[in-house]
Amino acid sequence: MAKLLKQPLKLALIQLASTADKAHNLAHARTKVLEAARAGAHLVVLPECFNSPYGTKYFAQYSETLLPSPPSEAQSPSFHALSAMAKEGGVYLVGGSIPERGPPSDNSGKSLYNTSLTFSPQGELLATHRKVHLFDIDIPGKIKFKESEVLSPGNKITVVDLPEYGKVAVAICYDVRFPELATIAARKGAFLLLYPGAFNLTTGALHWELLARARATDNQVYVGLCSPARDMSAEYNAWGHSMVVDPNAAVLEQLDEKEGIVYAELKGERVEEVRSGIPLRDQRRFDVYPDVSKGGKFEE
Ligand SMILES: NC(=O)CC(=O)C(=O)O
Repeated sequence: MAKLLKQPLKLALIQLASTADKAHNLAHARTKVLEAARAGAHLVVLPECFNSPYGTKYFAQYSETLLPSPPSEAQSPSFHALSAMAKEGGVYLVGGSIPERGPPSDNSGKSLYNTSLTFSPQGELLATHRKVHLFDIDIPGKIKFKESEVLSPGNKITVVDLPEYGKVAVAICYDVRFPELATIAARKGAFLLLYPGAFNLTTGALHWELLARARATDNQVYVGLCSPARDMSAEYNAWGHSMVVDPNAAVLEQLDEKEGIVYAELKGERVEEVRSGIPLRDQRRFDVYPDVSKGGKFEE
């Protein structure tokens, strides 16, 4: 059987300290991406909303137009900055996420998205993922957040082929709570699930590590969660704790809440070892439930 991960890959998750100043955030992201590249990373990841504050009232103000692709520098300074950093560092770059302005995906008329762009080491756009599951929660006395007040959801699962390594799935934050998305991506051949994400002090403490380890356990793949650093002067306080989990759900590296970079060496042999020890891949019962990765539907 061909290896899912063809050669070892050094992953870097940048837990960036962002401000309300987009130009500063882009310059700071460049510094950290180049630091990770110098440290030998092949694939570098930035956090959700890495160049803006995270909050529904900020999305419109910070939004950029990505279509038609490629956008002009005036339409999307972030697209050009990310492409340039990937090229300068010679790394694959999952550019966290940015607020995007585009045509509505549904009849809500809402024209903003929470969007992640992935670039090749040559600076070419490889993939675009619009957050599929919008973060709408209300935990009384703790946190209320409703992305759907202003955002439209994306409508696809994103699996990116990195030719020298293999396939990587990219989704955003709240998407991690939906196991179907992860399982479909893994069954389409992803060896790594990446989630730029900004959990908060309530849900981060409850579920951040649990979900990373759950998605790894379900699918026997590596999982990377990349958060912004925590800023207690901001309205939304990110959990931090960016982490990489191995295919057997062991936490390989985890940060605290401060700015930093998590590095991990991912190996194809580890995926194979875990999958042959507990061979879920050969034990699925598609006679009992459908293979959702092949569009199977449940019939009573
Ligand atoms: N910010 C998110 O999209 C998700 C989150 O914080 C959570 O699921 O908890």
